[in-house]
Amino acid sequence: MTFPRSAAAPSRCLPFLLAGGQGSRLFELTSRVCKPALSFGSFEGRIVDFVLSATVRAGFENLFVATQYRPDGLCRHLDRNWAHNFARGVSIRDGAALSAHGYRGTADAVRANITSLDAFGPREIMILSGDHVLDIDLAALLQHHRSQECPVTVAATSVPLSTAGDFGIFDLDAGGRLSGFVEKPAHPTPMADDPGRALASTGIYVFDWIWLKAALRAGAGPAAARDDFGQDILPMALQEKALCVYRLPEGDEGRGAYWRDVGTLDAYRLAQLDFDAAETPVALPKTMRRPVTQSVDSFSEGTVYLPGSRAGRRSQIRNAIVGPGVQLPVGFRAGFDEEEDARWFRRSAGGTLLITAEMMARRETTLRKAPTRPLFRQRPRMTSLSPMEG
Ligand SMILES: Nc1ncnc2c1ncn2[C@@H]1O[C@H](COP(=O)(O)OP(=O)(O)O[C@H]2O[C@H](CO)[C@@H](O)[C@H](O)[C@H]2O)[C@@H](O)[C@H]1O
Repeated sequence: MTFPRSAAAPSRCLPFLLAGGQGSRLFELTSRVCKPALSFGSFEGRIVDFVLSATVRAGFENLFVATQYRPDGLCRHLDRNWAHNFARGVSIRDGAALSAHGYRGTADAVRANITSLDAFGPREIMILSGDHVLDIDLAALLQHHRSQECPVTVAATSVPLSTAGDFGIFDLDAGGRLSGFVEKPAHPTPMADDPGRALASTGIYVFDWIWLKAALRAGAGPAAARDDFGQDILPMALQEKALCVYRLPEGDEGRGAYWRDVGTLDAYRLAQLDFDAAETPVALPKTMRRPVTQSVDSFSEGTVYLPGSRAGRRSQIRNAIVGPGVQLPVGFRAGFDEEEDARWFRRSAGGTLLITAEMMARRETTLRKAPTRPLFRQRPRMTSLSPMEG
C-alpha cells in the first residue's frame, strides 16, 4: 500500500510515538489491548492508524515507538501493516523490558531512550500519541517550528469549555500572548475571543533535541522527577520562555485539521459517530475499511458497534458502545432506563453506555437463575361447592 507523501521529506526530525499508556478511562475496552490498538468503530484497522498515516504522509522515514501496557497486538499490527512504509525502519522500545519500573511517564519514556535516540542524530524530536483520531499536516507543524526558532512547539486547538478539564490548557493575555499553562485544570480559562472554548494542548510537540535532552537530564532522579510532558516539561519550557504554540487550522470550509483525543468513553463514542456518515470528516487511513458488521433491523441512536457485534431484530439501543463480538438478542433494549442500564452495564458521566460480551453473559446468567415469577401472586382460593349449591 502506498501513501502520498509530502514533497519535502522532513530530514533529521525523528517522530516518537507514545503508545504505552493504560487507557484506564476506557475501562473494560482496554482490559486486553492498549488504547492505540483498539478498533475504531466497525472499521477494520486501529486507532493508531490515524497518526501513522499522518506520519507517513508527512514523509518521515523513521519511527520510534514507546510501548508499555499490553503491547503485543500493537506490535503485530505495526509489523504487519506499517513497518514497510518507513524506509529507514520502525524501532519499538518496551518500557517493561527496559527496567523493572518501566516508563514512569511520557517524558520518562523519552529519557529512558536518550542513548538510542542519539544514535539517529536528530535535530528535533516530534512527540506523537498513538490514541488520537486526527488528520494533521505534520510537515507544516515542523516547518512552523523551524521558522520560529523556538526550542519547543506545542500543537494546540480549541476545545469546548465543558471538556477542557481533560487537557493541558493555555492561558493567553489580552494581547493574545501565551501567559500560562495548566495541566488538566479544575477551572479552565476560556479564550477571550470565544468564551465557550479553551485553548488545549494536543499532546503533540516538537522539541529541539538539544533542549529536550538537557531538560530531561535536569529532571532525572527522585528529587526532581520531571517524568511527564504536561505536568513538568511544558511548564518548565514556559518559564524559560522556550515555548511556542502552533494553532491547528480550525474548521473553515472543511479545510481545518481534525483532532480528537479518544481517551474517554464519551469521546471515543462521539468521534466514531463523526465517521458514521457516508462522508467522513477526514479521509480514513488506507488501512481502514468500511464496516465489517452492521446491526440488523434495529433502532440505534448515537450507538457504535465494534467489529463482530450485532443487534437482533427489533432491538432499541441508545448512546452505547457495543463491544467487540457482542450479540444483542432480538428485542433487546438499552439506554432508556438509567437504573436498569446501571444494573448490567457501565455508564459514563456523559451518558455513554458500554456493553461488553462479559457484561451480557453475566446478565444472561443472572436472569436465567432468577426465580420465575408465579403466574398468580396469590394462591387461587379453593371453593368447594356445597351439595345444596350443587
Ligand atoms: N508511561 C508511559 N509510557 C509510554 N507511553 C505512555 C505512558 N503514559 C502515557 N503514555 C502515552 O502517552 C500519551 C499521552 O498520554 P497521557 O495519558 O499521559 O496524557 P493525556 O492524554 O492524559 O494528556 C496529554 O495529552 C493531552 C491531549 O490529548 C494534552 O492536553 C495534555 O496536556 C497531555 O498531558 C498516550 O498516547 C499514552 O498512551
